[in-house]
Amino acid sequence: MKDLYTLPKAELHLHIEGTLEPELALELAAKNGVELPHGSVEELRRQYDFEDLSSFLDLYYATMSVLREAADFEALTAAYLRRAAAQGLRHVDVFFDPQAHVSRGVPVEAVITGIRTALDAARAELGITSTLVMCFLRDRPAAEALALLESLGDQLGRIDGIGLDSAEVGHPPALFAEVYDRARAAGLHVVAHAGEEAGPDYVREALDVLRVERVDHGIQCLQDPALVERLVAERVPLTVCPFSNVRLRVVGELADHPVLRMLELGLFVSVNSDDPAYFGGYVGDNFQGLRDALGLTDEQAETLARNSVDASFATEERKRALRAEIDAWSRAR
Ligand code: HPA
Ligand SMILES: [Zn+2]
Repeated sequence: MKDLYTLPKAELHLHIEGTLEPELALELAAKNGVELPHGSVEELRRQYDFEDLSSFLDLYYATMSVLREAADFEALTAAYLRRAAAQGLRHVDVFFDPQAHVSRGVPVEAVITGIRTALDAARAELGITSTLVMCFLRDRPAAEALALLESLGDQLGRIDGIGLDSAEVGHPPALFAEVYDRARAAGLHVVAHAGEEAGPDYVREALDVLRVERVDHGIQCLQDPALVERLVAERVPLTVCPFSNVRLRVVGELADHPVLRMLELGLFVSVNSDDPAYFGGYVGDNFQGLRDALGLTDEQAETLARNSVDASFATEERKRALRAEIDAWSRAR
């Protein structure tokens, strides 16, 4: 068995605000004079016992209130990249939630500048390439998402794609049809969370109405064999997040996780960490967890890594280089 932490991999489903570890949260709270409801690292970590997506989101939005200026977003992103580099990460398509910051008076430019500064530095310092994907909160009005997109001005050129996240049930993809039409017209990549807590209809709607290039989570497609058949035939990437699914009680325990079954069905799945500070580990930890719980083989791990590269928004040249790195890992004994 090979070391899964050295397997070169890409991460396609990573919320940068979900990488905020309690230590940094408390440090930024003190610096910025923000009061958190939980005053110590231990107390904060004790809150990480979630009932469902919505109980997680409450803590996620409350804790990110410590992020106030560009330097905070840069420190957050730099800390994630250092951790992920040690887990074999070679490329990442980073999600961020601008509405959760703009609504607190933090300008979107500060958010984008902070994240991008760290991403650009990591290219040279850690050999990690990246793109930036701006996610809209689906439990807020679509008009607000549209207004934000239209108001970006110069900042539009600093993002590579859009996504859709936050509380899923009751907020179907089709509500955001116009936002996605505009984003596609502007040449942006388009992805959306669908089929995490809500069912196969949301996955279909994301494909048919939003015309997404990838589906984030998507695991509820398994309820619908015809949808699975379509996802296989159209080779739609699904960015699966095993630790997240267990912590948010979408799946009972890791040993019950369907990701290897999905691979066997021919689905184009990758493994991702979603919100690693909250869900018990980073992308390499998710791979290792699947080995411990489900006996993930070297060959399956390699397929998941190849899928992550193939489905990423990296340039074709970068994808070729990363495939060669995976080939080398595969040949090494
Ligand atoms: O897993 C998630 N689902 C929906 N919204 C989110 N925002 C951060 N993580 C998530
Ligand atoms: Zn997510």
